[in-house]
This record gives sequence, C-alpha cells and structure tokens, in this order.
Amino acid sequence: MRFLVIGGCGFLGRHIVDELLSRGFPVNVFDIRSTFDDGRVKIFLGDLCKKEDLMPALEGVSAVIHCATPPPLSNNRALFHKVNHDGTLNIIACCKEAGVKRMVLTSSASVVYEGSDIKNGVETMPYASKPMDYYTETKILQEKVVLQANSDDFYTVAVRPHGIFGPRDPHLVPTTVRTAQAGKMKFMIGNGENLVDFTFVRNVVHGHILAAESLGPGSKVNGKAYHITNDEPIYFWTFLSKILVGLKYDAPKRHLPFTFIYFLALILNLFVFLLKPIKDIKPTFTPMTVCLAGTHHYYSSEAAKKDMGYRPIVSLDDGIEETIRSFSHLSKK
Ligand SMILES: NC(=O)c1ccc[n+]([C@@H]2O[C@H](COP(=O)([O-])OP(=O)(O)OC[C@H]3O[C@@H](n4cnc5c(N)ncnc54)[C@H](O)[C@@H]3O)[C@@H](O)[C@H]2O)c1
Ligand SMILES: CC(C)CCC[C@@H](C)[C@H]1CC[C@H]2C3=C(CC[C@]12C)[C@@]1(C)CC[C@H](O)[C@@H](C(=O)O)[C@@H]1CC3
Repeated sequence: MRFLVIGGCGFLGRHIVDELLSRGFPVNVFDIRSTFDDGRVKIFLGDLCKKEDLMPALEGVSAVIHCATPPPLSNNRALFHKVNHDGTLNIIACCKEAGVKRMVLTSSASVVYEGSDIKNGVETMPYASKPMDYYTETKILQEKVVLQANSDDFYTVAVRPHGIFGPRDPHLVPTTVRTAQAGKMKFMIGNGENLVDFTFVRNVVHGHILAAESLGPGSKVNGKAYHITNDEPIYFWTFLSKILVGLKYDAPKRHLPFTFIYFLALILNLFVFLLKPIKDIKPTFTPMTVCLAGTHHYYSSEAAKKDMGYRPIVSLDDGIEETIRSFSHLSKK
C-alpha cells in the first residue's frame, strides 16, 4: 500500500513518513515546502488547494494521510478557510478521481472545545458551536467534510490527537521557551490543578497508521472520528514545568487568577483585531491559549482501543525525556 502524506514536511507529517518507511511502506510526500531529503521518498512540492499540483502526487497511491494545516497559532482566518476547508474538499475530489481508497485526516480533539472544562471527553460530544479561534473553526469544517465523504468506495476516518509534543515540535516547546526567555513564564494561570492531555508524537503516528490499516469494506472505523492520546492526563503546568526545568529554565511558582487573565486576553484580542489593518500581531496569550492553560481538557481514547486496538507505545515520562533531549539547543545558557 503506497501512502501519500499531505503535510509530510511538517512536525507530525515527518514523523509519520519516518514510521511508514521503517515499516516498509512506499511513501510519497506532498507539501508546500521541503524540509528534508530522503532518497526513499518522492517529495511533491505544491499547494494542496490546487488540483494540478496534487494529482501527480496521487499516482499509484492507495491511502492518503492529510496532516497539513497553516500554523495553528497564526490566526489568519482566510488562509485557514482556504487550506483547511476548500483545500480539503480539493483533496477529496482529487482522491476520488485518482482512485485512492483510504483517507486519514488529522483532526484535533479541540473540535469540541469551547473554553470550558472537558473531562474524559468522548467523540460523540457535539462540535463546538462557538469555536474559540479560526483554526478550530476550520478544523471542525474540515472534519465534517472528510467524514461526510466516506462511502463504499472511499473510506475516510478522522484522528483527533491532543497537545502533540516531541522532537521537532515547532509550536509547543519553542513557544514555551520563548515565553520563558521573555520573562513571561513566572506565573501559572489558575490554580495549576487542571488536567490535560499531552500526546507524544510517536503515539499519534501509531494511531494514524492503525486507522489507515483499519479502513476498508464494512469496517467499524469508516466515517468516524477517534481520540488518540497518551491516556495519561497531567496537570497542564506540571507538564510545562517538566519541559522548562529540563531545559534549565525556572518553573512558574506563583498563581494568577484564571478569570483575570482571561479578561486581559479578551481585551488584548480586541486590540489585535482593531490593529489588524495596520499591524498583524500574533500574541501568545489569546483567549484560546489562556483557556487551554487554565481548564481541564482531556479525552477518552477507549473507542480507538476498542475499534482499532490502539495503545500508547511511548509513556508520557519517556516522551518528555526524549523531547527535552531533542531540544537541548534551546536550553538556558
Ligand atoms: N501540533 C499539535 O499539537 C496538534 C494537535 C492536534 C492536531 N494537530 C493537527 O496535526 C496536523 C499537523 O500539525 P503539525 O503540528 O505537524 O503542523 P506543522 O505546521 O508542523 O505541519 C503542517 C504542514 O502542512 C504544510 N502545509 C500548510 N499549508 C499547505 C498547503 N496549502 N499545501 C501543502 N502543504 C501545506 C506545511 O508546510 C507544514 O509542513 C494538523 O492537521 C494539525 O491541525 C496538531
Ligand atoms: C504561554 C502559556 C500560556 C502557554 C505556552 C504553551 C502554548 C504555546 C501551548 C500549550 C498548549 C498548546 C496547544 C496548542 C498550541 C500550543 C499550545 C497552546 C494547540 C492549540 C495546537 C493545535 C492543536 O489542534 C490543539 C489540540 O487540540 O491538540 C493544541 C492544544 C494545545
């Protein structure tokens, strides 16, 4: 079975490519940029929104894993809609024309998150009626169109990871370190007792490949969404503190009231919106990131265990240790 990994030059995508190759699968990669060179992989460069770019990459492909997205913290509504919604519709149409049989979408557990506590959330929870940011808004649209495309000759499934971390993560660890270097990591938001899922990247990869292998005629996974987590919810600030201390930065010790910081983030968000025509500011402290830092949000992966035999293959502590080692270049000097 030849795979095409759309977004294969990204953080998750590259790990998926590496694992597929190690399991002996032939792999194509499609991405708008190239970040690596491997003789075993043909990298097709292009825009997933363009049929003429995508079709050559689909030749001889049986299964597509779509894990491309604009950067989740970029806040560019038009780009998110163009890539995550319109682009995904293009991928579906191209897959059907090329005779691809299976599609795995990398969705996100956040498609049901509206800023309030979610404890052991299940996949049957409704989509967020008021998504907290444009990224989440378009991840909902994206998952809907992929699952609606499921049919007797084109099997689709959505994998919903949460808080992916690991080597080459471009979002979580670098942003955390930058925030600490800017002296803005002295306080925890809230009481520090909010449990969340952080998922080591190789567990997410494992879930994707299991999902791809599980698709097929009459399969119970066809047309469904599945949470893939480490199955070890951890206090949000304990996780960040482990990363910070591992990289020789001080862990936050004092607390700021969640409601106060959320109110400040709302005001900052209004200023960002008003200033947008003049200057495109991308604050770290947004209503979404503040809620993620101050509320419970962890999800049940029981459905994935039951329907596709998923189990995390790397423990949280081992994943944190490997991540810290891989980011030693970001250690405090
Ligand atoms: N990082 C997380 O914590 C997390 C959690 C849950 C779900 N996800 C989902 O996982 C997937 C991968 O996320 P990531 O963290 O690896 O992101 P990433 O930014 O590292 O990778 C995304 C890739 O998509 C590519 N891309 C963007 N626009 C494109 C276009 N128009 N045409 C072709 N390629 C394009 C980028 O070049 C990049 O290589 C995304 O779908 C994201 O929504 C991420
Ligand atoms: C300054 C602090 C308040 C926070 C510093 C760390 C944050 C930058 C990360 C902590 C949790 C991360 C996270 C995401 C992005 C980076 C953080 C906010 C996602 C929103 C990325 C996109 C995914 O789809 C979301 C998911 O559902 O997994 C992530 C949720 C966690």
